[in-house]
Amino acid sequence: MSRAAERLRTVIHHLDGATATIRAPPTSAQTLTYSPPQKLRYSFDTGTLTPEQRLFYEENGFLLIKNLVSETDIDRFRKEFERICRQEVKVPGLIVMRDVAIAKSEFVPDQRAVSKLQDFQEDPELFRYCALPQILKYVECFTGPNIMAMHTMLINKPPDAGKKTSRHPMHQDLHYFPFRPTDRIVCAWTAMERVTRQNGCLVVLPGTHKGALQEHDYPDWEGGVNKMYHGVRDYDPDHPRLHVEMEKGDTVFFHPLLIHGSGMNQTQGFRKAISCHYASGDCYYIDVRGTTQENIENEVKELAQKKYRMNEVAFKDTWAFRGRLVQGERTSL
Ligand SMILES: CCCCCCCCCCCCCCCCCCCC(=O)SCCNC(=O)CCNC(=O)[C@H](O)C(C)(C)COP(=O)(O)OP(=O)(O)OC[C@H]1O[C@@H](n2cnc3c(N)ncnc32)[C@H](O)[C@@H]1OP(=O)(O)O
Ligand SMILES: Nc1ncnc2c1ncn2[C@@H]1O[C@H](COP(=O)(O)OP(=O)(O)OP(=O)(O)O)[C@@H](O)[C@H]1O
Ligand SMILES: O=C(O)CCC(=O)C(=O)O
Ligand SMILES: [Fe+2]
Ligand SMILES: [Mg+2]
Repeated sequence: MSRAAERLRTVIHHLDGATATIRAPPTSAQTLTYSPPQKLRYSFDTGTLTPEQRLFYEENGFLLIKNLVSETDIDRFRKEFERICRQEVKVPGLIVMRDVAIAKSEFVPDQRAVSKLQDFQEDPELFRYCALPQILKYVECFTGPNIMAMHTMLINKPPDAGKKTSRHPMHQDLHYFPFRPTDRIVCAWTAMERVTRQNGCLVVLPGTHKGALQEHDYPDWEGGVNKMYHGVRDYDPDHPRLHVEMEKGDTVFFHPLLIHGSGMNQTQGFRKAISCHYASGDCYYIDVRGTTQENIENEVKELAQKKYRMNEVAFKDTWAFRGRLVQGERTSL
């Protein structure tokens, strides 16, 4: 047995709960001898993740890495965000979203009017985030060596205006993606300041990445819901929930089937995070017609038509158009 396999086996024996699913079920012939651990399906051994970290992701569908992005970098992203809010820079393709609670109120050119920036791939300063070597080192464990940055966001969760519209309903990010395979997609989400239950940190349902893609739609929330904030129709309300509290610079990597959302911001500050969804360059596009993803396909196509006059644009092309290579080769996506 190699040293790596030996270490892994030791860890497996020490992890309660993980044992049953990670190890191959013993056959009568194997019970007396060594039963090798089953291949881990959600990550690769690149020398970056410890066996404990690989098993944690395997079981839970996310992995928190403390202090991964420096203060200096985060402060630079914040400055660039503020410049964009003040309309001092114009970024091609960038979508600026306002919270639905203030969508029809008077416009002020500062961060109070911006709940989310989407698609900042043409802003060199913000896009630096997606290519940070310490982030890519982890991303590679999930995607493999060819890495595409498929979707970029800077989230500026506003103080809730009283209608709970600052919440993000429980969802699976895969709902938005017409590419596969699922396990070669990962999100990196970095806290730009301390995030807590109070200001609306991420909330995850650990282990739900092992399930299937669920049907998503707008939740019927009284106070309204933001555009494209679809939620999982019925998830098990008794499933254990975890509020992922983080410090500035901490980064969570999570699987696109992991059910997650974020709570109301009950503070007066704007809670900031920056994120990127990565996929292997070897992923391929799928046709989502006739699947539960058809509703989001139609919304995105409508937006592309309205905003960019892209008539008859295919859903997959809205992705091919925005994706950027950050490591290795663009083989397929
Ligand atoms: C090359 C092709 C480009 C295709 C772009 C596709 C982008 C979206 C893809 C999303 C994929 C995300 C994948 C990541 C995976 C996890 C994602 C989790 C969920 C998300 O975060 S989804 C992303 C959040 N949603 C969006 O950003 C929606 C996209 N944005 C918009 O549609 C517009 O920005 C918006 C919100 C409609 C505002 O449009 P805009 O024209 O700038 O605003 P107006 O002030 O003119 O208002 C128009 C109209 O819309 C109402 N409005 C404004 N803001 C909102 C809001 N937040 N929610 C609901 N409605 C809103 C406003 O009141 C106006 O209404 P009228 O009745 O007066 O017409
Ligand atoms: N009434 C609700 N129906 C459906 N989803 C909800 C509801 N309230 C909260 N959520 C979702 O649950 C997640 C966690 O939200 P939040 O942190 O506000 O939960 P909470 O249990 O109400 O916590 P707190 O008591 O701290 O507000 C978010 O994704 C949010 O959108
Ligand atoms: O609230 C957040 O910061 C994250 C929301 C989210 O899950 C997403 O945009 O996909
Ligand atoms: Fe999400
Ligand atoms: Mg709440």
